[in-house]
Amino acid sequence: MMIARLKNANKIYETQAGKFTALANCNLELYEGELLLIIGPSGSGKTTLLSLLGCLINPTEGTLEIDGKNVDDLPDKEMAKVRLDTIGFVFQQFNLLAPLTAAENVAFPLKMRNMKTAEIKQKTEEALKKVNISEHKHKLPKQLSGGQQQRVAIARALVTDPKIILCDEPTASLDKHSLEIVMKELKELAEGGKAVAVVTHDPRLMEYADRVIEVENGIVNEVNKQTIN
Ligand SMILES: Nc1ncnc2c1ncn2[C@@H]1O[C@H](COP(=O)(O)OP(=O)(O)OP(=O)(O)O)[C@@H](O)[C@H]1O
Repeated sequence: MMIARLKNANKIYETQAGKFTALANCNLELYEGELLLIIGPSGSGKTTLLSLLGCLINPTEGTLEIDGKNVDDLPDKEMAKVRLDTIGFVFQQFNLLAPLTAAENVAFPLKMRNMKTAEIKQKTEEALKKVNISEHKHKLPKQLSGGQQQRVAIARALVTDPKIILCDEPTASLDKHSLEIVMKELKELAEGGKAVAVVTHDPRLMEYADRVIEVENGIVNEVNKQTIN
């Protein structure tokens, strides 16, 4: 099922040098059950595209639909609610809170929602288990490898059961072995019904993708995977 759609979307940044079109006339659909890879050179507009899909910024023109609803014209507060309810984020640098254990990091988004302690515990355990990191749950981030930290970050992104998981260079800080584990986890989440979108420079991620799009100078094009592999 389609979960997000950008229609004729432009993103224009106002800079001191004038207007800059970071994304031009973008049409993109994101579906549940797929892992979408977003590739393209540095500065081409990939993060801008991910930020639009993540309801972090609004398109300057055009529309953004999330889960069947137009969200581009919502007030900030309501946009934030859509983001909290629908979207999980995973970043290159993991962004775990250093003084908290793995389990406490994963529980954090649920605590922010004032969920009951027993429910928090149960959902946290489930999320840790899903990415096979339960045995490390009492460790602090600095006691974990990069790959393990990224799996904790994925558990934190999925503990609220979002329909969309957006990842910005999730494997950039990882060695080959951890990259494979993290991409397998993300692929499994997609197979389980999540819509997973991953921005990357790394051609090794291509094999995990159901669909690949390329952003170049703010223009989005679908890529035929066969011609690249
Ligand atoms: N807030 C902003 N204000 C002005 N210009 C911006 C802003 N954010 C991004 N840009 C510009 O928009 C273009 C696209 O940026 P974006 O971060 O989307 O690219 P990217 O493909 O993710 O790059 P990278 O791979 O290097 O992270 C760049 O030229 C960037 O300088």
